Amino acid sequence: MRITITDVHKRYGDVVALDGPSFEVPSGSTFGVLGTNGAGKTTLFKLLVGHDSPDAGRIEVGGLDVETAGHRVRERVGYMPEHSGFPSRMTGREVLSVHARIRGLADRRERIAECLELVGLPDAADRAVSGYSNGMARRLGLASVLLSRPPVLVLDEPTAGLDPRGVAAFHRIIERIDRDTEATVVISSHVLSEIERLCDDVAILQDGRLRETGSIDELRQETAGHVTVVCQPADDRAALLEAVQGRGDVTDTGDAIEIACERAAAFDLVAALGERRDLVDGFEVREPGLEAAFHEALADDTDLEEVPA
Ligand SMILES: Nc1ncnc2c1ncn2[C@@H]1O[C@H](COP(=O)(O)OP(=O)(O)OP(=O)(O)O)[C@@H](O)[C@H]1O
Repeated sequence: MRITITDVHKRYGDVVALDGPSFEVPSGSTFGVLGTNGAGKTTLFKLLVGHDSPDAGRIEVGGLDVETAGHRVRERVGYMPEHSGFPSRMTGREVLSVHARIRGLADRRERIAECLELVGLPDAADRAVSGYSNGMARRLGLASVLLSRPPVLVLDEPTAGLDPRGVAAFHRIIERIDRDTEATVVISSHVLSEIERLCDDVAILQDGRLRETGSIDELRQETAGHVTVVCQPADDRAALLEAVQGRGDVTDTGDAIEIACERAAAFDLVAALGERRDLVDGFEVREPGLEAAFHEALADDTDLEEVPA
């Protein structure tokens, strides 16, 4: 089910949360909305599921306008907010049972068992939610969203705050949904590697504006001619900085010195560094990925300190 976002504006008092982004989420895709803190991701999702109204612009889900057909849109969209709580004394199964009843599902028991299985919680299903880890609670949240098999899933920073095992488990579930269903899945994150792993397409937001959109492959292609040479300086950092000056876009990250340059120039640079082993302890050549596209998209006016690693 395709989602179309057209010139959407939203302010909260003086704060401009969304400043006219327009893009399309292809039907059946896993789509990443990427942006630094405060970029407008959650605001966009709230408008998308009709929890709030835009000041201007239009959002359509499967051809239905969220403003005029909000009820029908909400039937189609499963929304997992960034923070969701459950009554802590209930068991996971009871929580899902309440959700299933609210949605008027007929084959409740069976569907609840399927969803518990899908999110890897069948063994914990009859334990009180108060004893769930953060990761388990998130997976229960996802199960509750999946119950009615919505054709669109909107997941707001689903892995924020999870430990690496929790993140990996969540990723496997999303990959399974992607493989086994036709659902359109929209995920927000500020973790580049997560979006790169899970998504086909992406929109990059900054300060409420769309900075870039397209398939991840297209974005990678845009930066394909470039690589980054990452050097670990030896004792004399200043001398290394001077030696690489003019050979590309030089950034001192505090840890390493990075030189972004054209692929051909990187060969010369690496050869030159080979001659100056007194200046470098080691180096690697990093191929462009979504990270390069992300930095390029935000390059104009972002405080790089704020760009997540
Ligand atoms: N209810 C609100 N009242 C006032 N300002 C708000 C409200 N909701 C969002 N904002 C502001 O709008 C901007 C966008 O916020 P939003 O939560 O959409 O960003 P985000 O990309 O989801 O950020 P994060 O990654 O930190 O969750 C921020 O400056 C935020 O402070």
